[in-house]
This record gives sequence, C-alpha cells and structure tokens, in this order.
Amino acid sequence: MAAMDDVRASSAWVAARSAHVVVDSSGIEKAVEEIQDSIPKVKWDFEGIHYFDNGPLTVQYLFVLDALNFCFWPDKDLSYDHLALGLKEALQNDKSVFDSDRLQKITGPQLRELLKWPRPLPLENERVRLLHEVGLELERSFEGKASKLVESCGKSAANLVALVTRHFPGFRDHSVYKGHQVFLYKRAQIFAADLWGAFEGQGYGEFNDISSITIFADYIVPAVLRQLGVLRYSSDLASIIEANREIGSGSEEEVELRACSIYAVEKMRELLSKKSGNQVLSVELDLWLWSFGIQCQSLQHHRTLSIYY
Ligand SMILES: Nc1nc2c(c(CN[C@H]3C=C[C@H](O)[C@@H]3O)cn2[C@@H]2O[C@H](COP(=O)(O)O)[C@@H](O)[C@H]2O)c(=O)[nH]1
Repeated sequence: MAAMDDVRASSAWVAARSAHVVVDSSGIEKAVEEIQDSIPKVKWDFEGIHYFDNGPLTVQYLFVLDALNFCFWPDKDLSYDHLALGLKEALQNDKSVFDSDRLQKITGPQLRELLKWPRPLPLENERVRLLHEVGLELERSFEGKASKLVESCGKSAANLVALVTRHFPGFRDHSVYKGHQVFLYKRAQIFAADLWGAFEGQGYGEFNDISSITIFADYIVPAVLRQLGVLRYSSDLASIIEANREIGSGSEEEVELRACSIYAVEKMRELLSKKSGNQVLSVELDLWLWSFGIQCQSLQHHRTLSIYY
C-alpha cells in the first residue's frame, strides 16, 4: 500500500498549505448531494476506441498507451482518442508492433506514421525516449512482456503502481513542493485502472485493492472540479488559465492544481460512503468526472508541458 499512502498523504500535505487553489468543503457537500443517490456510471471504453482481445497483447497495448498518455493539448487537433485509436489500428495491422525489441528502436517519424499523424507530435522526442525505456526494461526484467509485469504484482493495484514506478523512471510522476516530495503517479495508476476497466476486474484486471487507487491528476479533472465548485482558484491563477498561459511543470500552482484534485475527490469519496454506506471507488469517480470534462467544450484547462499527464 505504501505507494498509494504516499499519494494520499502528500496530496493532503499540499492541500493544507495551498495558496492558489482552495478545496471548498461546501462545494464538496453540494456536489455529493447531487450524486449521492446515483453516481453516474460510465463504462470503460465508452468511446469504443481501445484494443481488446482479452489476452496479454491487450496488456502490452495498455502499457504502451499509458506510456504515451500525456500532453495532447499543444496540438489543438490532437486528443487522447487519436492515441488510443491509432495504437489500436497499428496493433490490428501488425501484432508484433509493440514487441519490446521494436519499441527499443522506434523513431519519431515511425511513431507519427503508426498514429497516422501528419506532423510532429507534442514532446515527440520524449515520447520516443519513453518507448525505448519501456522496451528495454520490459526485456531486461519481464521477458519483454507487460503481462509478466502485471502477473508479478499479486493481484494488487498498489503493488503494480509501486512496481511500474520502480522499474520505469518515466512513470515516476512526482514533484517537490515547499521542500516536500509529492507523489501523484498519474500514468502508473491509470494503467492499473485501465486493466481493471478493460478486463472488467477479471484476469489481468483482477485487483483485490482497486479501492486503494486515487484519481488520475491530469489537466481535465481539475477543470471539472472547479466547474462543480469543489475547487476555487486565486484570481492570478484564474487569469493565467483564462489567457491560456503556460504554467511551469513543478511550479507551486501546478502541484496545487493536481494535488488538491486528488485530495478533494478523496474527501468526496469519504462523504459519499458516509452518506450511502457504500464504498465508492476513485476509479469510478474519475471516469465520471473525466468523461464529463471532455464532453464539455467550454471547459478551459491549465497548460503545462509535462510527460506525466
Ligand atoms: N483523469 C483522467 N485523465 C485521463 C483519462 C484518459 C482516458 N482514460 C480512458 C480509460 C477509459 C475511458 O474509456 C478513457 O478512454 C485520458 N486522460 C487524460 O486526459 C487528458 C487528455 O485530454 P484531451 O487532450 O482532451 O484528449 C490527458 O491529460 C490524458 O492523460 C481518464 O480516464 N482519467
């Protein structure tokens, strides 16, 4: 559980000292009141864009997908959907496309071609480097297979997050805030959640501690939480976001946006279980918040160049 305790404790630490973002407890009460009778259930892959064959190749696909699941906004026409669908089609055309030896050799133009994207991808060199890292470490420690990585976590999502962040530096999503190390682990956690969602809690998606996962702090969820009145921003931060000005990776503003989102949803979750007596999963709340966010055209989000989300 240690990896998930780190995420919860360090997010709470930030929320207690946050200057630019406020978690509004009356906003939480209101949001919870609205959804307590029926938390809107959103089906994983509601978009119908992911590869799924119920076997190890799906695990390889999801790991590659989540290795690249970040920073789409610098290209206004690009979104997560293009990535999920592009990788799915690439795999359908060539079952060995994500073999670890091929990942280690992939180039920017090849990745672009796989995704049928006509111009360089945002942070393309980093995306390529991360695929090389994934290929190399999978080969070195897991017989080239992401499915072996998942098999070695003993049906624990928290172990999987710990294992992924230990072996793959590109997944070590953390910052230092006011001298304190803060763990957010967005892509490592979403990998566990994607397995759970895709395999419907069975086989490679069976985790006996899926409730230990938090939400995935990206650039959509904070914007939704703000819209719901759960988060409030300082006027300076609000005007930076409104003007589409970039926020530096690791800046106090950026860490607060992400950590306060995790903390606020944990609070929502506590309140929901207190009121209904049922345990609510962060994974479910995340998917509801995120799917609401991407369907909301007018939602403005913060812009940070980051490989983590
Ligand atoms: N919190 C959270 N963030 C998520 C996802 C997903 C996709 N999850 C899949 C799993 C099952 C579903 O069926 C989904 O397809 C992507 N993102 C993040 O959003 C941003 C992309 O935005 P835009 O540029 O507009 O496409 C980017 O930071 C990306 O990393 C999620 O579920 N939760």
